[in-house]
Amino acid sequence: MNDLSNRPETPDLIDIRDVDKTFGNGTVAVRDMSLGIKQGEFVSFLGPSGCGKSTALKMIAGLLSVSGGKITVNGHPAGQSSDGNDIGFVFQEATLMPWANVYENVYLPLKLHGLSKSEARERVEEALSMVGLANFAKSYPRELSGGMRMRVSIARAMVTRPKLLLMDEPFAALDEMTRAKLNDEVLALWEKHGLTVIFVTHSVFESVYLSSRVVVMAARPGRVVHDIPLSGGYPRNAAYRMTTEYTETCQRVSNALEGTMTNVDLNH
Ligand SMILES: Nc1ncnc2c1ncn2[C@@H]1O[C@H](COP(=O)(O)OP(=O)(O)OP(=O)(O)O)[C@@H](O)[C@H]1O
Repeated sequence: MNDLSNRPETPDLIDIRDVDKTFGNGTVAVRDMSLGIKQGEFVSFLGPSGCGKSTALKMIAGLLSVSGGKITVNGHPAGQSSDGNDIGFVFQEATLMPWANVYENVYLPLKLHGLSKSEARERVEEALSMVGLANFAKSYPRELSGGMRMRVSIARAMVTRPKLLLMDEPFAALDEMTRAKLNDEVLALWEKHGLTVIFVTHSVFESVYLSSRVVVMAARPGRVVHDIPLSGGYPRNAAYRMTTEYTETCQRVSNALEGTMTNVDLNH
């Protein structure tokens, strides 16, 4: 697994400090969120619908502004990285261009950075190999299964060789077996490339299987209520799902999540 043993000494890669987000219609999506995330962590944001998970992720990516507080990524204000390639983002939907083949979809971020097709070829091929789609470069999205489309989406996020991968419920629409397989593939990418991953999910099982740390959020207003380190069990594989450690951890995280349902402030 990524080396987290030096966590206390190293500075945070992501520093979320006293962050609030209120939308124009008055909805308080996130209140007073403070969190430090170190290089190499695999952090899940887990919580009920509407607790601000996606909003928090988009603020880290700089896709949404904060209303108060501050987020820095690698020392730069969110969205103002010195190198725009530092972050890869994977959405719940694969959001591929239907008229373009797999190769062209994965090439897009590099094209937007001004790389010609020949300059980009090595990286596109590398990203396609990472997700096992080297032989599908010429296929169109309509010819692929949901799991394969999501792999293309992951390849497109990885093609810029980011250090930080942000994933917003990427596997929620997939069947259980495909989801489990993609969970393993994301863990393998994380370990092989020393990534830092923030993964938004509703699923206790998914968060416990993947993460070195689960941040449990509650709604109304959206906020962090538990921060649970889970560094055991790596490298995790199907056998880990059968261990007592895994089932006990799922129970513990599930209890924390359940607590968020009874702890709702109806004034927000
Ligand atoms: N653009 C927006 N304008 C107004 N309100 C918004 C906007 N985006 C999100 N919200 C509200 O902010 C709150 C948090 O939304 P967010 O999507 O971050 O939650 P979430 O935890 O990711 O939910 P889910 O798990 O259902 O995706 C919700 O009440 C949502 O309705």
